[in-house]
Amino acid sequence: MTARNVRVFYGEFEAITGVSIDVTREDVTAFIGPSGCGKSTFLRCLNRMNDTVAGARVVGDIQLDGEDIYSPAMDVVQLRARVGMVFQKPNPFPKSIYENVAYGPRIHGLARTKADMDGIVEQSLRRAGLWDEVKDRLADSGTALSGGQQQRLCIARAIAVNPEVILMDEPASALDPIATAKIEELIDDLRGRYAIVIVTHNMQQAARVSQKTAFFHLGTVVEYGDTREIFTNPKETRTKDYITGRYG
Ligand SMILES: Nc1ncnc2c1ncn2[C@@H]1O[C@H](COP(=O)(O)OP(=O)(O)OP(=O)(O)O)[C@@H](O)[C@H]1O
Repeated sequence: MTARNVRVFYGEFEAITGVSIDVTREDVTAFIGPSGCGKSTFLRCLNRMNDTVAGARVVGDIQLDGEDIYSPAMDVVQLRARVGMVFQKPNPFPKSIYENVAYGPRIHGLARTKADMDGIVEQSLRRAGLWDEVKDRLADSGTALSGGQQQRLCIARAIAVNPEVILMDEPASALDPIATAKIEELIDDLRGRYAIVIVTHNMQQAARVSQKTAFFHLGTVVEYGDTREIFTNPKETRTKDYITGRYG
């Protein structure tokens, strides 16, 4: 996925002032930066979630496999399956674990038979590292799971519709350290299969899970490159000040 010269306006206010970035399957990309710098706003451009935000306007070019995602020809429902999203607070549907995962494949017509659907549900839960914990209680409500399990269920739900990209907006910030570690391990397991972008306030987390990092500040990307370089040898003073805790 490539983004070029992306700008986002909320009314008159320009929240993103020209961001260009590539995200690939090979690397997990982390977006870091102080509160209000535009990480979530930019993330939401990548699957047109800003379309649902009143007053938001996106300018620039964002392509998925060479297709302009803002083209009138783009089917937004399809796009959001191809570019899935996981939010800060786990948000399973108030339905069974099975239904949470089966819902997307059903509306996208991905399963012809019950056996197909069972296969998709199992594979998605396995990839999300949740299968062993829930296989004997697929009919229980998704909302009855622990927070960490709910977040992995949301990841399984995103996986179930064969996404190319998964966007994660602070996916572990509402979780305890053990559940957080599981999500981080999972992100690493999923790398290579899906392009993953994670917004995080936790710099240790960015350093642990990502290979590429973009440091956002005041609506722009100050520095973007290999995570190791950004954390050990940042080129920009503003990046250095942020990662050494001088502000933010
Ligand atoms: N719906 C909105 N309407 C108007 N302004 C908004 C809206 N959403 C965000 N903004 C503004 O856009 C800027 C970027 O916000 P955004 O939430 O993208 O930052 P962020 O880096 O994700 O912050 P945080 O880390 O606190 O979540 C901020 O100045 C914010 O106040």
